[in-house]
Amino acid sequence: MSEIALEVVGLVRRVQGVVSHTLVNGIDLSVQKGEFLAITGPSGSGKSSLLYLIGLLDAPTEGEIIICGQPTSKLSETERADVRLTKCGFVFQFHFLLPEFTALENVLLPMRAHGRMSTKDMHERAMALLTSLGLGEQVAKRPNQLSGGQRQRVALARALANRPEIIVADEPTGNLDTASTEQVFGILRDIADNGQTVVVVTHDAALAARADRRIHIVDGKIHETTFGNGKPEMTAATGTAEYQP
Ligand SMILES: Nc1ncnc2c1ncn2[C@@H]1O[C@H](COP(=O)(O)OP(=O)(O)OP(=O)(O)O)[C@@H](O)[C@H]1O
Repeated sequence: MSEIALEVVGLVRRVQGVVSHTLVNGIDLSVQKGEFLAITGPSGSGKSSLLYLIGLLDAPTEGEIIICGQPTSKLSETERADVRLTKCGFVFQFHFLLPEFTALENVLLPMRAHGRMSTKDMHERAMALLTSLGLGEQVAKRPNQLSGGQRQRVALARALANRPEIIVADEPTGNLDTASTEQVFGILRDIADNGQTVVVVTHDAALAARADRRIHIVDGKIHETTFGNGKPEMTAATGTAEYQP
């Protein structure tokens, strides 16, 4: 039986300014362990807002986010931070590596923050991750000595450091050339194939089509869901159920 890694129930995120703005407007979603989910949609449709809620970087106005069976809406900020650190790995369009640290030190950071491994084990894991991502020769380099694709692979290694259940990636290939995009997307695919769940926001329809499932967001709602075989399940605009997996 498939295991659910992430469940989102009745998710709403509203912000109050001069006028109230609804960024996420009633999303229900269930993502399986090892599933690769792509989130697409026009600019401003609420993709990043949804991703930040899923990664507990932001809190919903209404609804619940259940990560590996654990409801998160009633957790304290400290408890949320702990779930973020141990269950979620983040990759953003910009790598956010610390410039004064080497690749190795950047990957060690989340493990040090978690504080559950010996120094030797942390070093071995960081080295193994960087080597598996083709960066075995670059471990002592600082971010400004690496190419864009290499930096993003270090960011991926850092995201994987604490063996998170869910990798949350916001336009991870947005700044990369075609070859590096292919490489990073291939790594994300491998991560999912190895049983971790990947949720990625992308503008790139061709990349999204390679995910197991794509949800297309319009005005903060799921407008359409497409599975890996390219067939849409349901179009919210027409309400027609066309395909059941
Ligand atoms: N804190 C906020 N206060 C007010 N408006 C916000 C806030 N955060 C986001 N928005 C607005 O909400 C809408 C959704 O933003 P979001 O970043 O989620 O969209 P997106 O689909 O990821 O867009 P893009 O593809 O351009 O990154 C946008 O119009 C954005 O300007």
